[in-house]
Amino acid sequence: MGSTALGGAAPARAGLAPKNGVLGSTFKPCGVVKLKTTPKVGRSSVCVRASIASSPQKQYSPKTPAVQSGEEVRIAVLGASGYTGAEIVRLLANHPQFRITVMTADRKAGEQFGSVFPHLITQDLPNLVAIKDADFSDVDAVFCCLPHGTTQEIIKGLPKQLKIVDLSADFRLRDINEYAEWYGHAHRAPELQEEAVYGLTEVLRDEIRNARLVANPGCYPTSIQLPLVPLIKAKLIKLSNIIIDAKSGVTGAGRGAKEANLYTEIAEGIHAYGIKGHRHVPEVEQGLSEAAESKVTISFTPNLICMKRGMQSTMFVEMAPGVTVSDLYQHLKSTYEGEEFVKLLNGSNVPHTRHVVGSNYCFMNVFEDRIPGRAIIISVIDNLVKGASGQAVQNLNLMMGLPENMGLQYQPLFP
Ligand SMILES: NC(=O)C1=CN([C@@H]2O[C@H](COP(=O)(O)OP(=O)(O)OC[C@H]3O[C@@H](n4cnc5c(N)ncnc54)[C@H](OP(=O)(O)O)[C@@H]3O)[C@@H](O)[C@H]2O)C=CC1
Ligand SMILES: CC(=O)N[C@@H](CCC(=O)OP(=O)(O)O)C(=O)O
Repeated sequence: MGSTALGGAAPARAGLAPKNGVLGSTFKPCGVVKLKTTPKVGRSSVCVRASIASSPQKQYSPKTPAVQSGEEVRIAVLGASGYTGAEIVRLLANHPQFRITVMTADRKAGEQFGSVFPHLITQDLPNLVAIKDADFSDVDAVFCCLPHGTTQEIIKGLPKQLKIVDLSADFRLRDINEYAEWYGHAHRAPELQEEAVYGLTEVLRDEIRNARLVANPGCYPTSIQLPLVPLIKAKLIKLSNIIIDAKSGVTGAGRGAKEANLYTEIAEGIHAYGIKGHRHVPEVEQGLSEAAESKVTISFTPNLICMKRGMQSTMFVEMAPGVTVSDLYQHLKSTYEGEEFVKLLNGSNVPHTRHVVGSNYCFMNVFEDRIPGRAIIISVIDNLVKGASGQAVQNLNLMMGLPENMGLQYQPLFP
């Protein structure tokens, strides 16, 4: 009997993954059974699953390997019946060392995952359980894909040895007063807020490697900070008058039914929301201010656009005196040289959301504005991958001492 998230005794559970690393006869998969004989963390043996070809680009050598090559890491996905949870499951289908042993849901607890997400019915997975019934004794790491607010209460109750990547906004803002101001209530786990490391992988890789709890960035903040942080650090752009117009696909709002997200409300059009006060403003300003080592403020307007996945951020900036668009381009190019997931497009190629969908890539480019001294930067990501679950897998790979790109080498789905 294992411990539960909220401290009670865990009842016996159909679908619980076997303890010996091989599927046992009591396991009730929702689809095709795929035997895996990978050893668990802490045991030495060789992984029999196909390993992913190593990247021809940057090799990420971990400082303190937590997991040996081939060892199995047992994963819990909290909120597996939501969009980001399902995306974690899709990505982990090709991960040679992460195996899902626990999946939770709220309204959908008790259902088979393959019934909730038929596109993943071929995966051999445990059933969805309520968090209070989840058994964490057979888990090494958690992807927490729950709504903000709820998340901090749940993570507070999890066993302390678990490594956690939280996809919600609960641990992203370092200042708890700022959190209270933007999220409308006092933080309920301030000690964890202090412990959490912000998970913008390409920028904070070293900190993430040694973290136990990682606050995965929001989708808009990922698409904005990846280009702007290096430019601000290098003092190539002015800190004033940064204007950002961003657009998100509707999966950004989650799977829960909402009138505002009905097909009839969003089809054949686009509209702005969160004007002046979207809660990603403090998150972006926190990252940009750290890069600048002084307070940076932004004008930011998100828009909801009629597409399923994808996000574009268009950033209008003023260059520092004497700086050219070519300087911005060259700096971003050299910053991300060798990075597998962040790419500067060549020449005047315009980043399209449709060219990154399904992948962990961020594509970006820099353009001259008609007004001298100004530049326009465009970045695109898949909000569910680099903007959420892909970056989360990238971060957990680092935390477990594994190659950062493990399980993430999906090419975009086009057309
Ligand atoms: N969608 C995106 O593009 C991005 C989302 N995020 C963040 O990731 C998190 C998950 O987002 P997303 O997957 O889109 O959300 P969804 O609404 O699609 O899924 C939410 C999940 O949480 C479960 N849940 C809801 N309330 C509770 C509760 N009180 N207790 C336990 N479980 C609960 C739901 O279960 P059930 O369905 O069974 O009720 C579902 O599994 C959110 O914090 C979101 O802001 C971050 C970056 C991008
Ligand atoms: C289209 C849409 O509604 N998008 C969400 C952002 C998704 C996201 O990144 O949210 P978190 O910060 O909670 O993780 C929003 O604007 O609130």
